[in-house]
Amino acid sequence: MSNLVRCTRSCISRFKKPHLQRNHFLSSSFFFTSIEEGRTGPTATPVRPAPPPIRVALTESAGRSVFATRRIGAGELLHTAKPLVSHPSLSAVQRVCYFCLRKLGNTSANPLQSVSFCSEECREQAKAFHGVEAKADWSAYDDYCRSNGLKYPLLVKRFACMVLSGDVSSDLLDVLQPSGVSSQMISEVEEGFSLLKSAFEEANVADEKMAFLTKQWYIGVLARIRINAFRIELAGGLYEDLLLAAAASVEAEAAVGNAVYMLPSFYNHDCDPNVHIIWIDNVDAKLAALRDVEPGEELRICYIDASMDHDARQTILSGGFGFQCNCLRCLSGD
Ligand SMILES: C[S@@+](CC[C@H](N)C(=O)[O-])C[C@H]1O[C@@H](n2cnc3c(N)ncnc32)[C@H](O)[C@@H]1O
Repeated sequence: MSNLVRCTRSCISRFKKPHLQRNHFLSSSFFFTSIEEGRTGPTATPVRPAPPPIRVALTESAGRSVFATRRIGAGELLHTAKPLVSHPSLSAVQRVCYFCLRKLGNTSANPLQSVSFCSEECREQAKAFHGVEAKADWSAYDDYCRSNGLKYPLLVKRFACMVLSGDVSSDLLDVLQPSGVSSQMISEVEEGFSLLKSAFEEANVADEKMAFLTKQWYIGVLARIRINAFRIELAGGLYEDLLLAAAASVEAEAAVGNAVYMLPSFYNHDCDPNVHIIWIDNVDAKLAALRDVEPGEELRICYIDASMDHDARQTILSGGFGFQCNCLRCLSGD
């Protein structure tokens, strides 16, 4: 299966290949963090979260999308989002927090351990899925990913461990749009599925706990990750500065991992987007307006390298995401 990842315009220039990167509508704090109002006045009134100025609704021809509920100014932070599932790149496992993907300082990285955490809080939050994962031998599965240049099976592995730990339901990602599933894709995932299942079997995970882990589940999860996963590149620095800066000038470092989010998955693509998604120092995503937006306007991010010409963009969008782009730029032939 091809290894697609959504990316935003701010990180495109660093890709050697035109990878695709991506990163909804449920206004629950489980899925995203609201913007918090600051304390006002000397009596320090309690911090109250302001609802994000967005809603998810159906478009005429591109499924669901995100819309502005009020006027939004250029540079305004719309909301932040915590991942549903994330995983560091295999090449970054030793240098980032195994939970939040924050870069580890010399004091946090422990060469004697296969994975490290940046804080006790992250260690605690990872405890359940990591407890399941640590019981199994992942060398064959990791080799399969490494030798085939695959990163999405790592997200499936973590998701399966989260389900087995009781942290989440096996249908957590079902609301997300899946990619089409070809017969070629089915044969390509065969090996990954059997390696994942054997790792759990050899760790003596009970059959009844693994009942959800069917090939159909594996393919369905991969098909959703394929369309909705984002490559995480940390920008570093102060996010207030970054939010004020134009997206194209944000200098990000190399990818530290991949993640799937709920609300960000509902943003449609535009080759001339009005919103961008950035990561400052960990996997928590920030979505900010690139220009002034009117109430009711659709909010879109860019999944690909928008500097490519029209034909190259169509090839990637149709091959990778299975759609013909209906954005104004593409419709004008630019
Ligand atoms: C990550 S999802 C975005 C949310 C999706 N519309 C939904 O209902 O869940 C990406 C999918 O949305 C649709 N889409 C996104 N941007 C589009 C565009 N510019 N033109 C046409 N379809 C688009 C395509 O079906 C694409 O595979």
